[in-house]
Amino acid sequence: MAQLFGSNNKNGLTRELIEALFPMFEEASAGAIAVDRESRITWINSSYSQLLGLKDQAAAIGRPVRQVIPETRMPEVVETGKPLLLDIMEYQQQQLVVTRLPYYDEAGEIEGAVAFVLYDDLQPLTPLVSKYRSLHKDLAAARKALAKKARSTRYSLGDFVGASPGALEVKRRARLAAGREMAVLLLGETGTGKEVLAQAIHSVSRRSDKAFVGVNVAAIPENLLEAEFFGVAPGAYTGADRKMREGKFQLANGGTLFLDEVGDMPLPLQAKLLRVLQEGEVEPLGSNKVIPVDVRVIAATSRNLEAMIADGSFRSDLYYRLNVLEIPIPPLRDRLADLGLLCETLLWEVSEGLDMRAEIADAGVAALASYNWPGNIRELRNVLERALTMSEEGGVLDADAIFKVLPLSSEGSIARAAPRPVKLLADILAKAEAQAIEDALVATRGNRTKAAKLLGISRSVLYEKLARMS
Ligand SMILES: Nc1ncnc2c1ncn2[C@@H]1O[C@H](COP(=O)(O)OP(=O)(O)OP(=O)(O)O)[C@@H](O)[C@H]1O
Repeated sequence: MAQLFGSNNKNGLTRELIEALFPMFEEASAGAIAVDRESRITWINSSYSQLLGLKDQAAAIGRPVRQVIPETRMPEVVETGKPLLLDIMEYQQQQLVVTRLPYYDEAGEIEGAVAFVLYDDLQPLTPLVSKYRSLHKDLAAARKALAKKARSTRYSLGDFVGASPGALEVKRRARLAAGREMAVLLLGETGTGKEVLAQAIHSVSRRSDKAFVGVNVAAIPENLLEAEFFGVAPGAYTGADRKMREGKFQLANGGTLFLDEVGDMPLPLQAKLLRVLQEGEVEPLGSNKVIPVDVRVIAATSRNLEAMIADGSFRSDLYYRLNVLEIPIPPLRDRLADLGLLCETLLWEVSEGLDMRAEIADAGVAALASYNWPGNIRELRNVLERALTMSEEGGVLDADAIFKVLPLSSEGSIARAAPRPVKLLADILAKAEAQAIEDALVATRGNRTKAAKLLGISRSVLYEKLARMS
């Protein structure tokens, strides 16, 4: 034991010690094997070679252990120097309990590893093994579900809130896009809901049970874009993974690929993207094989692609390929009629997170309408969140609460200096109606039939209105 913890050997078992203990371990085990620093087999006993079904025990010597036992973790022990005690190894439908230990030379360098099969008959360990198996199965199922969820959508069409003519037109086109397989181009400023809409289109399309993969072209360094899109073949360059790294196209196979900020794509990649869309196959980096892919592309941009085509920074052929159906999403300042609805939804979401109840008064909505929202709905959400956090116990957000948190930048505000007093909509409408009726009666010298005609209403409706006004 002195040697095990002696000053020359702080790291663990020496070769000498292993050799001394080996006969004991070997006898107690159902098989034993040793490998060198390169994970090549240096020794294997006959019980292990029988267990493995090796025809020629001697031929195994000198071979990489993975070639003989593909499931082995001995190379890992040699690499890390960490023993693996009581590990369950599945080998050709049998479960073996294996202990693997590294051993060291006198200088403390790893020289190799030894492994002992402690049980080949797991009968006595049945409860443990079945628990291991069921946990393993649960883990695999959870991983699969998680991966699927990560590639599934959060939004459906109902999440694109709005009832203004602009919002309704967006939804009409989105439904049209969902029912067909065409490429869609979403145009809109930042925060207008391009990603919400892309996910919504996917979730109503026939691809909804397949992956939705989003990629923001502007967020990826230019030199990594190609690998990110098309994948990397095993060992394509120094440092590349030994396994194939799938690109976004392969990940989205069968489903939808959302290309956000497509206007930021460099020209050489535009050419490659066009080829993939035309041919339906990708060629991973460093590979000479093509992989067929079936992907529906939804692209989005906040840039003016037509101007980019004119100045040569965007390919027109790619533009036409991506823009089979165009969905322009109006900025929030052009659909202020949706503010009330949006506030209701966003406040509900935000107040849930803050664990408080909140509403907004009409005057609060009118205050929001005085701003021109360069960050659109994302910014609206932030403003509401700030207003709620600043208000003492949530409650009803009034104009004051909103003005306290609205950004003061001049580009953002529309006539913020003197907000007009807010009146009840019903009062404003009643007044306008009375004025119109009065004007019509003056114009027709009191002839009610002609006045009704001028106003575009029936005589009986005019009589009803006059009765209410008197
Ligand atoms: N019509 C909408 N109804 C409800 N919430 C919306 C709507 N549009 C956007 N949002 C919300 O606004 C935020 C921004 O939306 P999204 O990320 O889809 O915008 P975007 O146009 O893709 O922005 P960017 O171009 O900056 O990526 C999200 O929190 C989203 O939930």
